[in-house]
Amino acid sequence: MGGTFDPIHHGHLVAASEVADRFGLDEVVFVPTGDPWQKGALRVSPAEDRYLMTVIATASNPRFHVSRADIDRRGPTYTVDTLRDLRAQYGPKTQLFFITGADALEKILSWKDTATMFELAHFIGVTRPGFELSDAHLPADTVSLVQVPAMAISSTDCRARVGAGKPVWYLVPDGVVQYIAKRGLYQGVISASSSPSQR
Ligand SMILES: Nc1ncnc2c1ncn2[C@@H]1O[C@H](COP(=O)(O)OP(=O)(O)OP(=O)(O)O)[C@@H](O)[C@H]1O
Ligand SMILES: O=C(O)c1ccc[n+]([C@@H]2O[C@H](COP(=O)([O-])O)[C@@H](O)[C@H]2O)c1
Repeated sequence: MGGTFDPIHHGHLVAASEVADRFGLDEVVFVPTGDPWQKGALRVSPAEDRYLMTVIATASNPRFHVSRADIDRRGPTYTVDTLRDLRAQYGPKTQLFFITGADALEKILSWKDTATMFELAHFIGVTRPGFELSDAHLPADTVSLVQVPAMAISSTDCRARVGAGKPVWYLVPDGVVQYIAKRGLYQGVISASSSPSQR
């Protein structure tokens, strides 16, 4: 499962756990992005912070692992490169799946070299509150659609909550709450949800 994970939250973790169960996966590899080029001008936290939060969030699950592949590769992060790296690491006999939420799946044809990407892994699109899960725009047999428990959580909202001094307990794992505080992440984040009228 790839993601910016700024920060990782329980929506990511529930989706990964559910897909691992449904597909009988041996491992789920969380791959924090290096340079998430489609996030545009959005300010993204340092890769090491996002990597460490992902390690903290997944540490208690023996099937969950974290890869540095994307943060150690220079330049914009393309999933086709992520999958090539994982294929090289795990060998030709390992079947690769790539988990994406409904919002990411909607835009997947804008990603780099999708034809090769779809050859390297089978994609699993998961439901996400507020988005429609569909594979109508995708080539046949490239993606499976899976319903996961609805978690109306986004990293954007978590950052805004921290910026507004609101709690993120139970939206992100406890260790991630503490890491955010220790590193002072998201302190300057201002959004509509931090305006006094919405507190
Ligand atoms: N609550 C959720 N339920 C299901 N899938 C999710 C959820 N949140 C994120 N995802 C999926 O996890 C992957 C990584 O997401 P990402 O790290 O960008 O989190 P995000 O919450 O969408 O972040 P942001 O709000 O900063 O855009 C994407 O495929 C995304 O669709
Ligand atoms: O390959 C691409 O061109 C591409 C474009 C946008 C996003 N992705 C990947 O999609 C995953 C989710 O990305 P994001 O930006 O929603 O956190 C993450 O692994 C990204 O590297 C990949």
